Amino acid sequence: MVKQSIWWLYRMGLKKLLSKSQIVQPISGKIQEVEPSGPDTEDEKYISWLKEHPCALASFHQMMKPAKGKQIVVFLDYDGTLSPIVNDPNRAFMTDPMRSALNDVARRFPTAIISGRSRDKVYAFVKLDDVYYAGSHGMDIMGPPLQVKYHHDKYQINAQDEKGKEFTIFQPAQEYLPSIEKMLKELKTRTCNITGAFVEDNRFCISVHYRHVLEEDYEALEQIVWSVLSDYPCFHMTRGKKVMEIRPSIKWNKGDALEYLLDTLGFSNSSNVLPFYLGDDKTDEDAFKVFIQNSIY
Ligand SMILES: O=P(O)(O)OC[C@H]1O[C@H](O[C@H]2O[C@H](CO)[C@@H](O)[C@H](O)[C@H]2O)[C@H](O)[C@@H](O)[C@@H]1O
Repeated sequence: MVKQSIWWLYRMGLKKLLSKSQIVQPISGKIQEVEPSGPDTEDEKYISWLKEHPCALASFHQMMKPAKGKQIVVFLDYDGTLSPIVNDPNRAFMTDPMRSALNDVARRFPTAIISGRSRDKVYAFVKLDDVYYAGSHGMDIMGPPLQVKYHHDKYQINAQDEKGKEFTIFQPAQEYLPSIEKMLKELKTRTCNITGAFVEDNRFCISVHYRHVLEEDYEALEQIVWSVLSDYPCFHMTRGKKVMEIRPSIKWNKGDALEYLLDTLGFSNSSNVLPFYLGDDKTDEDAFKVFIQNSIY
């Protein structure tokens, strides 16, 4: 059952990753996401992609061997991993079977979702209480309750939810909030004439979506983003799927969030722990680097 749930998460995640097209609903006009290509081209692309990225499912049992006798800890990205990539970021819902598989996994292993979105938004999509949530690319973590203060204690508070469940909130980019709010207003105002542009408030970071922006308008949009950024030297831009992500320039990313969670869950430096991380985007590579640095495969 346990293996089945993990297998299912893998299957769903990989299916999304390997899906021939990230486009879910057709949109009219020549927009950023449209890559005109017939089924043959798509099949060829898929086959050559598979050669370089062999399917983990094909070796699932072999992959699970190192897990024997170890504490599995599961880390997941949200968009493109637990939910399909869709045209409207506000409608990236999780399917019920995915929620149920995630629930099974979370009841058996410590499980955390590390997303670029705001923590509240991810919780609103997932709605599971047995999961730890890290939003804003790991800059807003709701982790296990900590008796002893963690070394970054100035960013940490202990809290309780309405059901009395205790947890610890860790927010290492707190002092950037006033600038983020200003930047958000500026970006919304300055991009409102670019059809299809969507500025999303992810609390400690901002996403500027261009999935629906006409190709000829993209450059203007990017220039606005650079121009706003030039007034805020303590911020930088990273890129995801048809999105520019504006983030405070602190040394904290999904990889740091993963280490923080492993640490606060009491699993750091333990050879008896096997963390899993499933993610589909560029920012997930920060978490994969932690695995490489610590020789966890
Ligand atoms: O770290 P993640 O959980 O993967 O978040 C990364 C970005 O995900 C969302 O945008 C992406 O998914 C949207 C819905 O499928 C899609 O419309 C968009 O084009 C994708 O970039 C989210 O809306 C962003 O704020 C996150 O930065």
